[in-house]
This record gives sequence, C-alpha cells and structure tokens, in this order.
Amino acid sequence: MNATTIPSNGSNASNATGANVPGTDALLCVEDLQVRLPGLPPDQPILDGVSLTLQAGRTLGIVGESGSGKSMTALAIMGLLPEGARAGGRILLQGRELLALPEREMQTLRGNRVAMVFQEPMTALNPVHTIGNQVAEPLRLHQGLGRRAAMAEACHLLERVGIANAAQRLSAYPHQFSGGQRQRITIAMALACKPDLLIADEPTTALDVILQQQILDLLDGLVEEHRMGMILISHDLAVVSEYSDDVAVMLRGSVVERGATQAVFARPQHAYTRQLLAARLHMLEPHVPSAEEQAQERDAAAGAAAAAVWEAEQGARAVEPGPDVDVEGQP
Ligand SMILES: Nc1ncnc2c1ncn2[C@@H]1O[C@H](COP(=O)(O)OP(=O)(O)OP(=O)(O)O)[C@@H](O)[C@H]1O
Repeated sequence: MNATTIPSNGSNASNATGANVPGTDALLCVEDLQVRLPGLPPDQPILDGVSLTLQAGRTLGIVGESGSGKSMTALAIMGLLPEGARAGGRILLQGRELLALPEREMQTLRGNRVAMVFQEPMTALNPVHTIGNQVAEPLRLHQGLGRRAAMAEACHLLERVGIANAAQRLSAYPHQFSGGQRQRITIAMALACKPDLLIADEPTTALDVILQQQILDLLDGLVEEHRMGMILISHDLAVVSEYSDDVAVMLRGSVVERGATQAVFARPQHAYTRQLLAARLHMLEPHVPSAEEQAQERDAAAGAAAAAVWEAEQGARAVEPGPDVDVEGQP
C-alpha cells in the first residue's frame, strides 16, 4: 500500500505522520518498506508498503494481530532481518538511509544510536557473563570508556532502572535475577549509550501488572528525559493508548491506519481498527456468569475449603518443624 493511501486522522495526525517526506525533521521515517523472505513466493511479501514516521521525544505504538508484521518491521529497522531476506523502500534515521548502510556501519549504530528491548530478556542477556560486564560492554565498545569508568556507569544505569544494591550485584549472573529484574537490566543495556531510537517489542508482556506499569513508566520518563523516540510494539491496546502519542495499526504486513493515538482510537477509520477496538471493549464488559458457571464456582469453592481443612490437619500432625525458609523480599 502506498503511504498516501493510508488513512490518518485527527488534528495531530499531520504532526505525527505528515512528516513523511525526506528532508523533514523526523527522527525515523519508514517509507514503503517491503520485506520478502526466501522460500516464500515473491508476490507474498512479509511486509508490503509499511510507512511510519516518528519524531524525537515521542512514542509510536504499533498494534495488530499476531503475524501482522510488527516484529519484522522492528527487525528491519534494526538491520536484523532473517538470513536471505530482501528489503525494499527506505528507512531513514535522522535522514540517513539504513537499508543502504554496510553491515559494519549498521553494527556501530545498533546499541549506540538505535537499541531494542525484546519481550524475552534472555534474548538479549548472555547467561555466562556477569550483569556488570554486559551492561558495561556497549559503553566500552561504543563510547570508548575504560573498564573502571564503564563499570561505574553500568552501576549507575542499573540503579536508574531500579536494581537494588546495584554495586554488589554487578558480579551476579542473569539467572540470579527475577524476570522483572532481568527485563530492567536489558533496558539498562539498551539505554547505556543514550540511543536516539528505542524499539520496545512487547517489553512487558511476560510480567505482572505492577511490574508492567513500572517498566512502562520508566521508559516513558526516559523518552522525555533523553528526547528519545520510542517504538512500542504491543498487543495491549490499553498500554498503547496510555503510553503512545501516535499509533500505527498493522494488518497482514501493511499499515492500515495511523495517526495520533487518541484520534485513531476515538474515531477509527479502518474496519480492522474498529474490529480491534470492539474486541477490546468486549473483553472489558462485565461478565455475568451463567447458572452452570455459578454452580462450577460453588463446587470449586467447596473443593478449596476441603483442601484447606486437610492441609491444616496435616500441619497439626507434623511433629518436627521444617528447615528455615529464607524469604527474599525482592520481587
Ligand atoms: N524467521 C522467519 N522466517 C519466516 N517467516 C517468518 C520469520 N519470522 C516471522 N515470519 C513470518 O512473518 C510474518 C510476520 O511476523 P512478525 O513476527 O513480524 O509478526 P508480529 O506482528 O510481530 O506477530 P506477534 O504479535 O505474534 O509477535 C508472520 O507471517 C510470520 O510467520
């Protein structure tokens, strides 16, 4: 689909998306991106005419059903497409054409000017290296810091993302942290070189609601503080609605609608966007249990009560106390 055929709505939409012309001040401008993968028919591109624009200091949400091409768009921007993939169109970062960049230069950009946070933190963390070394590595590699200075900065970054006792934990390994802490560590790594563009691909999907909010608040604050641009990929419309200034809706490898988030969500133009929003509303509607569900709930409650009585009886029969349990307060 050509960029000009994509509906965009709302008064801010032109601000958010109208800078889709070379020479404007957009941080990122993706124009008519096509991606073909080997083994698939050439007339079935994985991405077909994706166009996006992101300004510094703003967050662009990308939503769409599973398999619509959200992650592939992110990987194309990062220069991390699968082996043998062919990409067409243009990806301009501060006016610089990324698709034409030699791999060596792209490597310099990655982790330096553009960084990515993945859904699964272990994708980015190396299990056999200490956290300190991993957070310090981009600082040594891209910023030329010495070992001591890089470690001090790594410690500061870990504190910044809320890792308690960061100085003592620099020598710990990824498996010694909880899932939420590991995700914070990958954010610290991604932010180490103060990138201009951060891509967060479902960064909090695996986490509980409280941690999810803490991490999104953290990213949101950093966008403002560093005037970064962030692409937030999420299947959660509520998250996108709260944290994104602009939104792009993807369907089968194309962007079908984009614009200022509040305008798109308030007045969706494309049938698929309406469908997505309707599905979300349906999920939010209070569920009135049927008579059968009420009976099942009563049975489950009775079963749970019987199990509690059994456990209490077992506890009372226990003669020897068990070993002390070390309860760590950290989530
Ligand atoms: N390495 C790969 N080789 C071949 N096809 C792939 C590969 N990775 C993804 N695809 C295909 O590309 C299409 C887009 O996938 P992508 O991962 O971008 O979707 P998505 O919108 O991010 O989905 P999800 O929300 O489930 O992560 C899908 O049809 C997927 O099957």
